[in-house]
Amino acid sequence: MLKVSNYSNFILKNISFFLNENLVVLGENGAGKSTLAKVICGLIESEAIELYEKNLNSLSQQERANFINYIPPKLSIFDEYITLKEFLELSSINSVDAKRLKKVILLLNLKKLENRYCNDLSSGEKQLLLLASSLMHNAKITIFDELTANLDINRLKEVFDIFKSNFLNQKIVITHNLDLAYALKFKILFLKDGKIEFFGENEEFFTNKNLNKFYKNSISKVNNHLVVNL
Ligand SMILES: Nc1ncnc2c1ncn2[C@@H]1O[C@H](COP(=O)(O)OP(=O)(O)OP(=O)(O)O)[C@@H](O)[C@H]1O
Repeated sequence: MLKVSNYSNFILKNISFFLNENLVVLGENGAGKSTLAKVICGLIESEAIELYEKNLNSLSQQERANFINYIPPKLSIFDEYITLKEFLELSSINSVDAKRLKKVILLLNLKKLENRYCNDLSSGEKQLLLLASSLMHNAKITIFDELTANLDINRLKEVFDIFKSNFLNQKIVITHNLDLAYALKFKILFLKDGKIEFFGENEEFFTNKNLNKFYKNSISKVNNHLVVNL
């Protein structure tokens, strides 16, 4: 459960919403999506965020980690010799759940990579590692910031299936991939120039009227499929 109350800074303007379910955040480059994510998870300090009816600022580090996890677009590694498996072990908040670790590695087909140095992974493999680490962390709310940008189509389907499953509790997915946003059927928040232009149900957002409003004539819906007009 997330509540944002009347938050503004030099990028975001009067942001307020309440969320008890999954969400997709859309908007053009520079609209303020990552900034919003950083405010929600406390990387940018504010008084505006309530998680499960508690102000974010009143939470201890441990409580924060239990409540919210932000997965950035790119993996940052501080130890060049850390392996994928070691990284996942360090992603647990509490002691490592060996059963869950095994399950996560199997689920994401990471077995053959488990002893590889994280630094040597491809960009898509690094994104899968970020997803796996979020599954190990298992916060009540997980924010994914452009997780799928470098994934091939089979991997994208695997990530989609995990987003749709109950493996994680509440998910906030920031993406430019409208096919993914449409297929997920999560609620939509659309940002423009730091303001919320739309907050509502998926079916309501993905109508030709709204697609025309938010994306001009660059995308339309035909027979329940999105078609990009290049
Ligand atoms: N630390 C910063 N200092 C100054 N400006 C910043 C900072 N971080 C972000 N901005 C600016 O704020 C605006 C919003 O950035 P943000 O990263 O939130 O956008 P976004 O919607 O996530 O964009 P994208 O889809 O391109 O990732 C941009 O114009 C960006 O240049």
